[in-house]
Amino acid sequence: MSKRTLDAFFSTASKRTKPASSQNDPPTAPSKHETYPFPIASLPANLQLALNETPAGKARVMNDRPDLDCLYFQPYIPRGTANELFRFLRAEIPFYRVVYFAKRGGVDVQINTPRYTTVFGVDESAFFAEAPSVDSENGEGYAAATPTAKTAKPGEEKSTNSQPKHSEKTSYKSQNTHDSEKEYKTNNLRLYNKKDNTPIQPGKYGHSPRPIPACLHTLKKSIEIATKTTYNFVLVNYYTNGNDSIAFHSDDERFLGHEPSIASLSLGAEREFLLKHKPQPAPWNPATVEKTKQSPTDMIKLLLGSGDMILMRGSTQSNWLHSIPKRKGKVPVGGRINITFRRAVVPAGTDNYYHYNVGSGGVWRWDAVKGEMVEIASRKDEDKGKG
Ligand SMILES: O=C(O)CCC(=O)C(=O)O
Ligand SMILES: [Fe+2]
Repeated sequence: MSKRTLDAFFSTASKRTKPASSQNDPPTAPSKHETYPFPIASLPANLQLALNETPAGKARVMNDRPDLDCLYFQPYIPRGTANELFRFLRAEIPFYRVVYFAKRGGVDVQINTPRYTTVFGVDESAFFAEAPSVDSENGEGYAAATPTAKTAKPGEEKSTNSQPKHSEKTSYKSQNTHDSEKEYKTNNLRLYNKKDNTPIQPGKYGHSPRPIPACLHTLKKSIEIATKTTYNFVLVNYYTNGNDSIAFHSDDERFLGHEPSIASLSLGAEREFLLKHKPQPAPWNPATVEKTKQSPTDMIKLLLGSGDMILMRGSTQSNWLHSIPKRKGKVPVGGRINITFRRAVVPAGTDNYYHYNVGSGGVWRWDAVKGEMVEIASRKDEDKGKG
């Protein structure tokens, strides 16, 4: 990448005005939910506090190549904090090694995803809210679910009246309306249709959507402020070593809507991130080539270190491909986590993300003693057509 590109533009991403947590907040409880294979710890107080210092550096605008529009935070999270966050998330989050079949030249081919993945969230057509509970005084209407209120048990069949209603007695909090981390709890969250607030029916989704656990929710909030964008999906990749990778692709599916903004955070080992323009017929616009002294086919190579973040936005996804290539060499490459924050607008997005990032195989978890991922359980039969 040229010096000109590197120095081209700077934007002053302002630091947050409202802290994500204060020093006096008690450590929050682990996030639990019927769709999680195990409770997921919340961020330790020191990491929550450190997130108040984000973004750690100014974002650089990368838009001097045709159709490219990215913000590059180098870093978004200070390196030391980012490494601690890497170790925390690797230890606390359930991962999957997804195998799926795809047509290649008309033939079904088995694809082994070359990295661990996991995903949380639901598309815009639905939302998570605390399960409503029956008002004990008159037996009708619904009260806001609180930790002490009587709430429907997870998985309990809905009664005839179990829809949240728009009345004074009805109050339920959408996952996105919590304004303090202390209030953010996944335990009693259930899924509703945005259109009419009715509970999601079994079969709407091929795989039960999972609420974003508190630790990733905190991170999401921080990144939403910095990027002035809201997200409803958090996808996590874990690259064990230089052998794990992601092939050239673009995140331009229709379920993300027009010109999606995707924030991509790197934690742990440094890896190369390659960007190349989608194939386009020559001759290229001579004016553009003259301006940039680069042909649109020239590759951009960024070294993403721990804490760095790229926001890909505007026309980027529809025109550029990106990848993390395998890294060979004598020096072993350590583990790396990548977290992307996205916004899916229709159920097809939810189905796609759970299919390719959770799938149906076993659950993997980091084993600190062995220093490797271990398969902790073949999946409990949690997902056959449940909402
Ligand atoms: O690991 C990365 O930096 C990129 C991940 C990515 O492109 C994706 O998950 O779509
Ligand atoms: Fe991607």
